[in-house]
Amino acid sequence: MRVDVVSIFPEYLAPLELSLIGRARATGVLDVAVHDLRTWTHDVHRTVDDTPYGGGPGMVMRPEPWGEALDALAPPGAEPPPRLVVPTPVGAPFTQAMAHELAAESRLVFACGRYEGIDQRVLDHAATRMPVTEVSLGDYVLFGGEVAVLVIMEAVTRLLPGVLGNVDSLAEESHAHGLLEAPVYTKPPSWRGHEVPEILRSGDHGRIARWRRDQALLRTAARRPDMLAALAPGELDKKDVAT
Ligand SMILES: COC(=O)c1ccnc(N)c1
Repeated sequence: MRVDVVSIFPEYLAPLELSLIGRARATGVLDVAVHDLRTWTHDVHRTVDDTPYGGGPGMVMRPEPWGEALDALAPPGAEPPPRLVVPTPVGAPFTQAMAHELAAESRLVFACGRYEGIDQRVLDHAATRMPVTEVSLGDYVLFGGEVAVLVIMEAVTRLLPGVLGNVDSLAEESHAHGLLEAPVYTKPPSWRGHEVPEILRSGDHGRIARWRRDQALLRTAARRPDMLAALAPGELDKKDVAT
């Protein structure tokens, strides 16, 4: 997967060099390039923003530098076009399902907005020649899209083939099957008066699987009833109903 990130603070994306993502880059699974938006400015002050039409506080990112950046990174006619991903408070909720969708793309271009946002015409024009996904990490506002790119890149990269040593963990983790994951334990069996649930040390893998499923259902019901309600009808079997 080829990923391009455009930002006025490229140094914010330095963590993309670390750990899993760094290894994915080293092994060729992932090719990441970070670009300074100011590369595509032409005035002496390298201006990327201006006052909002209609008045109001703050500044808006000018369309020209973004237009030239996207022309350079996704030349008109280049096939297949990349998916443009714009982290923004007004985007669709970022979910594990969306992480899987993005992980299936061959090219992603991330546009990191700052100030009051990017001139809407940048996204409207981009949408005439590439898929555009505006994505929100949650109901809060950040200084810019950069840290959201780090979150999205971590969620996506770990889904790429060959990145996670143990692919089984992908199958069992929270949100993988529409539920929150069951609690996990390791040695010692007793710690500060807290014991590991006996069943997990029983060696009875059938009962352990049942216990974990029950815990996942109970935890999801308590913390995320919305997820339980969203389960597809076939997701709950009759053994679950007894829970
Ligand atoms: C500037 O970007 C944001 O403030 C942002 C991006 C993604 N998700 C959010 N909740 C906010």
